[in-house]
Amino acid sequence: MMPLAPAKFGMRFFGPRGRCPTPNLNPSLDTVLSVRLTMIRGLSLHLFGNPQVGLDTHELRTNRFQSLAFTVPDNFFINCGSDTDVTDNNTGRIFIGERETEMEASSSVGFIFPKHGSSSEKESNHSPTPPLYQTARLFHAESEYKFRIEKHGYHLLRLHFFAFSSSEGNLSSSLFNVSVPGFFLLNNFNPQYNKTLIEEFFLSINTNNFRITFSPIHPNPAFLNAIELFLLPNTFIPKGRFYDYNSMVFHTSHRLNVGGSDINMVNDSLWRNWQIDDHPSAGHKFQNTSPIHEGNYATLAPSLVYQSARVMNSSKNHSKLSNITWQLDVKKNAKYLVQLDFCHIIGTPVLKNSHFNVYFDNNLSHRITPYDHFNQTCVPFRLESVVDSDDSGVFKISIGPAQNSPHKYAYLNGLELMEIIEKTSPGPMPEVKQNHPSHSHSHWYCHLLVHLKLLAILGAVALVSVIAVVFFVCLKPKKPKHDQSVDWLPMEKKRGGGSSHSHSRYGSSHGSSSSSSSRSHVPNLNKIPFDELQVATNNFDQNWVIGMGCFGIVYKGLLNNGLRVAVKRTEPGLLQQQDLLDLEAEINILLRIRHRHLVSLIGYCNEKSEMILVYEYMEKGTLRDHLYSSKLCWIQRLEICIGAARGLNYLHKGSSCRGISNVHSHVKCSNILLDENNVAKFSDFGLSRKVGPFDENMKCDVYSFGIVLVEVVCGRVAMDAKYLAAEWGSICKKKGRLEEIVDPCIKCEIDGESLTKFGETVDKCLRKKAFDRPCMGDVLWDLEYALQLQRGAIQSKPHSLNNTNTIASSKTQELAILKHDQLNSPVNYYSGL
Ligand SMILES: Nc1ncnc2c1ncn2[C@@H]1O[C@H](COP(=O)(O)OP(=O)(O)OP(=O)(O)O)[C@@H](O)[C@H]1O
Repeated sequence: MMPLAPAKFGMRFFGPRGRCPTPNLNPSLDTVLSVRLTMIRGLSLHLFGNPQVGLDTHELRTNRFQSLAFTVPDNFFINCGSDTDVTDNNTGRIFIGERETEMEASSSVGFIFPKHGSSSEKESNHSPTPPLYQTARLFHAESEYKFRIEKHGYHLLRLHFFAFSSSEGNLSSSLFNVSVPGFFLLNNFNPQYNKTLIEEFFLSINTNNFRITFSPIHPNPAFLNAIELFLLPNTFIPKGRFYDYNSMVFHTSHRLNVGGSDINMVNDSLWRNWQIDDHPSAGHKFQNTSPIHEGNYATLAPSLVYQSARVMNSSKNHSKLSNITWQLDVKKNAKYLVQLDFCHIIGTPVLKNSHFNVYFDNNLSHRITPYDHFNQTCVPFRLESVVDSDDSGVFKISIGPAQNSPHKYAYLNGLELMEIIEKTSPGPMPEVKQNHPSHSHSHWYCHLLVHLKLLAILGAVALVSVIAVVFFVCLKPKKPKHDQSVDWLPMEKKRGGGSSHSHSRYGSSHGSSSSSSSRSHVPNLNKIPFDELQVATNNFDQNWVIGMGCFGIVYKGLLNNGLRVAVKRTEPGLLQQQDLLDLEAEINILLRIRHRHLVSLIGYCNEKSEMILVYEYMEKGTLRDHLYSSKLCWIQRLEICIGAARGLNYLHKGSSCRGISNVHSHVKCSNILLDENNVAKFSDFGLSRKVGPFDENMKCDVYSFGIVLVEVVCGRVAMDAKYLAAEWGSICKKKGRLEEIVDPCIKCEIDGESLTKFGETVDKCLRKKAFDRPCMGDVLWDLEYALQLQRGAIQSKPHSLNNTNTIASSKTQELAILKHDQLNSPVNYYSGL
């Protein structure tokens, strides 16, 4: 191992104030390792040997990123199978030996190692092995390391394996599983002889007692040489951007310093290794040592990653420009998180309209417009995406020039690929051997038993499934058919009802019962074949048309999995090839956005030079239609406004979502759609309307939303928004005259205070200067308050307000929402960029 150069890259850890764990001498309790706690807490002193470091702050800083500060209460570095501490000369970290000391478990912060495991030492030979890998803990039966976790949150777990030859045999013949609660981290793991394997996992720990379980499958014991477990800074994984991070673990597969050299753990604040990007198909290395403005990206990758890039070779002849492709070995048919790091260091200014493309497995996936992230050089930004590997075992990532970009270029600085391990349903670990090898079971006999058990379980599952299917078929309402007699069509004839359909091959459940809900399941990127859409819309039948917008004609449709959809079709030939490509990139992002108050894009089809978008079907049409024709009570109107405000607020707030416009720019009553429970969802967001600075556009949305609010309270749709706003303004000057323009249908039920609050909200939204307008979060808050006032008034004056229907309808909605939330929690996913 290389010696550490602490002055250059070391990290300083300041222990918590006044915390010095004292050994507890209660012998009746579990024996745990108290000495190590003192050492773990005092890690800073060993790490940096820096005597002026005091124990009076609770921060971790790096020399490079002075602004970075985060607490690290959980910090375990364990030298397994030995009672001796080992100092890693590279990083200065001390891996604590497994010595037993008595300590009160309830007050301890530490770990317990498996008592029935044994330790093993490498037989001496001539090859130099780092001290950390000269000992291992062996597990002859299922065994656990237990950790007492002080602070819940995102942790990094590294398991070190080095299969050596010991007096107990050669560890490379071990075969075992490793799991943590809810996740199988390693299955049928078989470390190679004399090779260091470091398996790295990013996981959320929300329990005070965290366990890592080792389960030998084979007569040979499972083993482990060292453990690292520590809390990550808050900035590390922006929560909720893609998925619910609590329900998955990320297992590092590749980490490349693209266009640069190897970066070892010494130069990384989280002790990660970054490898060079071997053998990309084209491009050249580019280095720039200018300082990087890292901000929140400081811990995501070291500056060295941003200071080098692989850049597309330039050529005056555009037809000679070629993409750069990296081919990475992956597991077949698995899910991966791709993290691409970009930093504009290439010597040209960041130009507004210049962009380039990113392709996954040769499919255009994202358009990268550096200017949209930062309009200056040397500022990093990151693209995250979830992909499915196919059965080739190779995943291709390419970058290349975009046809309609004025400047042809493409670059990449860093690349990380992590396998996504999803939460398992509770059940036994696969093929786990529970007994000591000396017991009489032979290897094949164990396998036979396991297989018999599996067969029994599968048989039972199959039987239950058959019963469930028979039951479902018998009870299910009449199934819609693919003809004009489909029972939910045409919409004018039949609203409501209909069957629910779930978990289609297009991802999550989008049937009528789920259309009021956000999805907990993240859909795949969905291309739907043209033929299927032809069938779904009865060959684009004119009788199935439900509307027409800028994008084209909108049809009702029924996919062959029973899912009801709205199908938007452009005029064939309207879009150029490049428009289609650009649109596709954006669509791939929109496909991942799921929010309870945004209409989900389910899939698309771009065959035959046209683009067809497929959305979840909104049973009750647009808010605009309802303002004209139906009698929504005041509470329903408020709830619709609140739902729409939530959707818009989510778009605005999702500023972490790079790659799509998070301004709606098309806020109007006809873009607020209602599902069968009158839950409002914004539609028509995201598709390439990025003009002008973000904040200004956002405040335009707020203004337009103010107009929607006026329409809602007046019960009419503005032909001319300016005129309506002026009318509102003049009414509001005459205080107390607001009732004059309230929809006569709701006049008798509306509470004065609720109306006043609503009026104030409208006033704020319609302020002339964008700067003076509130953000959508504030608008939402005000509307919720108006709703509370109305509900409060109904409760206190039940007879003076005509509210019978109001309460009933509102309760029904609340119940529906509650039911949905229980089924689909957590509700908000932002799976864009
Ligand atoms: N997901 C959907 N479910 C049910 N009906 C829909 C859906 N999407 C659109 N519609 C219907 O199709 C009509 C046209 O929708 P579209 O979004 O294409 O245009 P628009 O928003 O009304 O107009 P513009 O494109 O000018 O903004 C809507 O007014 C609505 O009646």
